[in-house]
Amino acid sequence: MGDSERISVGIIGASGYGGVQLVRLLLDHPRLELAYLGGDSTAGQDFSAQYPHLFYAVQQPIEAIDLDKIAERCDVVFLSLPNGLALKMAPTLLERGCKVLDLSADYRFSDLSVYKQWYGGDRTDDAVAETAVYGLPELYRDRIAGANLVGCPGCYPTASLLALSPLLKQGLVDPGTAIIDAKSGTSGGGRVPKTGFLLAEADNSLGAYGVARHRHTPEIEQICSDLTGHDVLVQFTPHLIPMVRGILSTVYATLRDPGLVRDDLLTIYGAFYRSSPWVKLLPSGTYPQTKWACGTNLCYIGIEVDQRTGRVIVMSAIDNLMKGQAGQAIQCLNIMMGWDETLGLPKYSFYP
Ligand SMILES: NC(=O)C1=CN([C@@H]2O[C@H](COP(=O)(O)OP(=O)(O)OC[C@H]3O[C@@H](n4cnc5c(N)ncnc54)[C@H](OP(=O)(O)O)[C@@H]3O)[C@@H](O)[C@H]2O)C=CC1
Ligand SMILES: CC(=O)N[C@@H](CCC(=O)OP(=O)(O)O)C(=O)O
Repeated sequence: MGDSERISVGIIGASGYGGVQLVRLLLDHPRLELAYLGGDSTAGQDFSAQYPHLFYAVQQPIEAIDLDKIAERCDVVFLSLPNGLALKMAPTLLERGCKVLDLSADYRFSDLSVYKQWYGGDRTDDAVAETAVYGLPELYRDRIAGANLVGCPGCYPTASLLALSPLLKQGLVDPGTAIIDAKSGTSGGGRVPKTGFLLAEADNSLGAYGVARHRHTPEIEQICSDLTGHDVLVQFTPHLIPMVRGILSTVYATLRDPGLVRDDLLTIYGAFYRSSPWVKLLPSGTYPQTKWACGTNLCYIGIEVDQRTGRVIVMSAIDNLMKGQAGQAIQCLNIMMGWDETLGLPKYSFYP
């Protein structure tokens, strides 16, 4: 492929929040071309009927899903659908020669019995699922480079794992002491209307949900176990916060060496993320804010040590629709195609 040649990309689930972010990113990407938009209840409508502000940039209809037609038109397909649908589409698309990036949970689990336990349903695609790579580039860049199927991480796992991984990989904390307290904006719930996400319900309110049973817990544990080489359990509590975009994840864990200070950890994290352009380690004493990551593919990380309790506190902030979803999927595709992983992705927030 020539250096300026573009590859054809399809998005199934184009009308959703992930879908429109992917469209936005594709429009500005120098090597990608939008070849297909697919959907269910919006099939037959123009994309601009869903997102009128993009009328001047996208004059394409959302089409009913016909996998043969999609594979004929597209080299790469993003699946941005509710859980349980990608597993019915990815095998055919892969068989027809497409690369597939799934934004749902269907291809995130190396052990499908864990998927079935937390998400339900039956799986007949074990052989395909075995080829899937977990799409967190900061941990699995090499594997992503050789993958045809990527299971992109959930938004909470992305923020939490980027905060936690250096501690676990370097054996700096007892993994069983890890507690993750995370807060998400309402766009994390998707575009499908739900009462709890109405402005009148979510505004002026902050509360936990899914306590001790959120589906992102086993996903985080899977990667923590992979990093440490043994089974890890973590305590994860998500909260809904009255803003639209962003996740702040605060991770607490007990240091094995109570003599470690903040600057030691900053040095260790700096080395761990040396080759990771989308992770920005904040200077000593600075802690991340979600608005800094808004609209960008960045993850900001801040670190503190409480010498009194012997705990390290790591805070990470991402945009759930970008590094937590569509941006990360494009980052993975850049890596799969052998391009620079920053290609076409925004890095400056529009907030002051
Ligand atoms: N929102 C977030 O912050 C994050 C979400 N994710 C995951 O990404 C995926 C997409 O999420 P999100 O964009 O928020 O979801 P949305 O609810 O905003 O969009 C869902 C999309 O799926 C389509 N769809 C629903 N049912 C079908 C069907 N039977 N056949 C074809 N298309 C269908 C809808 O199409 P139509 O409108 O035409 O019916 C819509 O385009 C989910 O798996 C989610 O868990 C992952 C990380 C972060
Ligand atoms: C605020 C909110 O509701 N957030 C969603 C997380 C979105 C996400 O990443 O979900 P998947 O793992 O299914 O892709 C939730 O808690 O379920």
